[in-house]
Amino acid sequence: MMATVSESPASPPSTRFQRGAFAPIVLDRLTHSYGDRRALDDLSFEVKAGEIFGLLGPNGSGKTTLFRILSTLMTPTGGRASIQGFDVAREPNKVRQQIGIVFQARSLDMKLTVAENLKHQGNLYGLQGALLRTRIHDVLGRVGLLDRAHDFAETLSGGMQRRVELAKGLIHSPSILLLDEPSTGLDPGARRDLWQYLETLRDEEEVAILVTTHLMEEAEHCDRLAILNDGHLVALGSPFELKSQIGGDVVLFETRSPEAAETLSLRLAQRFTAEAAVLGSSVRLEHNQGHRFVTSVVEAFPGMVEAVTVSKPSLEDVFIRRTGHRFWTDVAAGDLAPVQSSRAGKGH
Ligand SMILES: Nc1ncnc2c1ncn2[C@@H]1O[C@H](COP(=O)(O)OP(=O)(O)OP(=O)(O)O)[C@@H](O)[C@H]1O
Repeated sequence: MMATVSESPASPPSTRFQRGAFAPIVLDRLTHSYGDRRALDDLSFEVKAGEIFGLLGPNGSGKTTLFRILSTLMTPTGGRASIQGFDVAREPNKVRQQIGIVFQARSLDMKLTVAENLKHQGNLYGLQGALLRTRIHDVLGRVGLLDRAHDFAETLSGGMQRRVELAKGLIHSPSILLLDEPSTGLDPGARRDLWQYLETLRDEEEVAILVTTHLMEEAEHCDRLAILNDGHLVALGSPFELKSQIGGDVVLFETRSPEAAETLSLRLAQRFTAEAAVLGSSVRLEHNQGHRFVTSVVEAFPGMVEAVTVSKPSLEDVFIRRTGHRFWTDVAAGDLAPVQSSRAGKGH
């Protein structure tokens, strides 16, 4: 069962593509197919100025496809997307002036200095002379690397190189920054620093920042999220809003085997009217008093439960609720029992 997205649709398509007081990024029924394979299916949402917006999805959910369309590297096969009111397919040059892009793959020339890398990038955007020197100084200051300006890129740590990539994306003062999996290859400290820079950019310059990620902890930093699964938008909202829609506790019973999990799920339905999902050898359900419910279950079915986890809802729980399967799984959704949105353990 595919749940509908939680936010109401944005303003009507006919008015949205005019420039001016419109959201920096607008998707309007955006669709993309590679031959018969539909990678993006009818996506509509907006990214606002001064927000960090996350595109969260597992492998193959369509993040890169969407990133490439917004970066003007690819034309969508259906629907539209606009950046500051410019259509990404029809006005790619104008779109490129508006966006800074940080790709997942390294783009620095390791045999050039940090400043030289930025100078080349600035030249691509028509920046030269004193203005370019000022911009290089500003962006390096912003990412905390002014003292490394004349070092060769190859002598920087991985985290520092990533910051130079970010500085490259910012050199032409874009109002929109697109980052593809920005934390790839960063240790936790460098990851924290990167997010601090992004938050400063958002707060001080009102830059709209779109980040693709498959990391739940990264998604937690975003102001709002679009959760993608198999090219579909399955949830839209702030991490807090999305998790609040679950409410209560999430209970996970570990059993010995997938068969034992099926049996436990059936018994929970019979004895407690609890609607649970079987996820491999685990049984997952939502309950407003998780700890008390766990005690009742363990007493009712001795020996069936190997381990229990009771937790507050996470973004993974949001994903499971909306798709019927885990975020990381090799098992197709149809192979798993559906996750119902109704609360488990009614009347207990
Ligand atoms: N060039 C291509 N030709 C055919 N199919 C493609 C192509 N690129 C992507 N796809 C398919 O489109 C779907 C979405 O892929 P996409 O790369 O956008 O996902 P993703 O969310 O970025 O995944 P990942 O996290 O693994 O990078 C997948 O089913 C993928 O196999």
